[in-house]
Amino acid sequence: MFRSDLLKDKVIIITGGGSGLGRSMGERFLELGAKLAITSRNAEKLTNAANEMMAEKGGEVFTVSCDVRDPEAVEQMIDSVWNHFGTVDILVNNAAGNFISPTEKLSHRAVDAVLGIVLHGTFYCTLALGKKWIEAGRGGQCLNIVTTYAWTGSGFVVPSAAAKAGVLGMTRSLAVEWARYGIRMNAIAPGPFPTQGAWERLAPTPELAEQALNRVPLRRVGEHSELANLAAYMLADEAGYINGECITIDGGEWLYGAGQFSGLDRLPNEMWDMLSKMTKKSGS
Ligand SMILES: CCCCCCCCCCC/C=C/C(=O)SCCNC(=O)CCNC(=O)[C@H](O)C(C)(C)COP(=O)(O)OP(=O)(O)OC[C@H]1O[C@@H](n2cnc3c(N)ncnc32)[C@H](O)[C@@H]1OP(=O)(O)O
Ligand SMILES: NC(=O)C1=CN([C@@H]2O[C@H](COP(=O)(O)OP(=O)(O)OC[C@H]3O[C@@H](n4cnc5c(N)ncnc54)[C@H](OP(=O)(O)O)[C@@H]3O)[C@@H](O)[C@H]2O)C=CC1
Repeated sequence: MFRSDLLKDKVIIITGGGSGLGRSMGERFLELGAKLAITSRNAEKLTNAANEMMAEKGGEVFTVSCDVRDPEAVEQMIDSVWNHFGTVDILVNNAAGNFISPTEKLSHRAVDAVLGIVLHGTFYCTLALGKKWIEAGRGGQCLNIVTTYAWTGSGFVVPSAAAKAGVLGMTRSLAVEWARYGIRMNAIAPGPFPTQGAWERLAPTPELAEQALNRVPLRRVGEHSELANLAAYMLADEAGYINGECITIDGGEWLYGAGQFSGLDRLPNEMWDMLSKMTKKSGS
């Protein structure tokens, strides 16, 4: 789909890059020539992932463990990647925390856990690297992984909805403010892409997973390669005029939720024959 040198020698940090969608994006970026730094809380998971990724795809994967909720740890993580590679070109803010719960059942620590990872963590990483880019007089790029309920909101994942909305606001704001430094800021809003992290916490029963699938007009979940290819395109120099944009990749899911008559896609054809007679009659 792309030239094999699309991301050649780009140094890319992926938060939460040792599992799920972060890892899938990282593997694709390696195929396209990038050098990777992956970061998350679990050092052993990162080392295992990096070894497997290098064995399978070649290239270099550097690991740094860091809890993105800790601003000092974030600064150290950014410094250590910068010192290792001599620079950093791209930050993919992918790390997240989320779970379903009636909001009134949440403790303040539960709220803080999600806001801390998603909103503060994304902000700390962006700020730490943005300062270095500006000081070094060079540009850079951030790609923030949000979700479609960043603009619609959603019950039962309210801390995540609030945090992702904040990240989208930050993306659009900094796209304007930091453009003068040559820094591009964009976002991707995925629909359902099966990962252990998301499914364990958001679709813990087969019934809930099926419910989610039934809301997707394309009647399938996303494939990791589809998201990874979109991310690779957005990060390529060839996409250099895209700034402040959020691209949705959800099989039409959020629009299905918005359309008042979307649920009629469940009606069998015989029912349509009957309804059509009724509506024609009442309309004449
Ligand atoms: C209907 C089907 C849907 C299908 C799926 C479609 C996808 C739709 C799009 C969704 C968009 C967004 C998706 C994602 O973000 S997926 C990413 C999911 N991955 C993760 O969350 C990974 C990281 N998560 C974690 O580490 C933890 O879950 C946590 C966020 C809680 C942070 O862990 P930490 O160890 O720091 O925190 P604690 O375990 O100490 O907990 C802190 C407080 O939070 C309370 N808590 C934890 N889990 C729950 C829960 N499930 N319900 C209520 N409260 C919870 C915990 O009790 C602590 O509070 P207290 O100290 O007061 O007890
Ligand atoms: N899967 C899906 O259907 C969708 C996912 N998304 C978004 O895609 C992104 C990836 O999600 P997905 O791959 O499914 O989820 P995962 O749970 O697999 O990935 C989350 C990653 O974040 C890391 N992480 C969590 N907390 C912290 C922290 N405090 N500091 C550093 N790293 C942390 C985890 O590693 P560790 O535990 O080692 O810290 C893990 O690698 C997220 O932004 C999510 O919101 C959006 C819409 C749909």
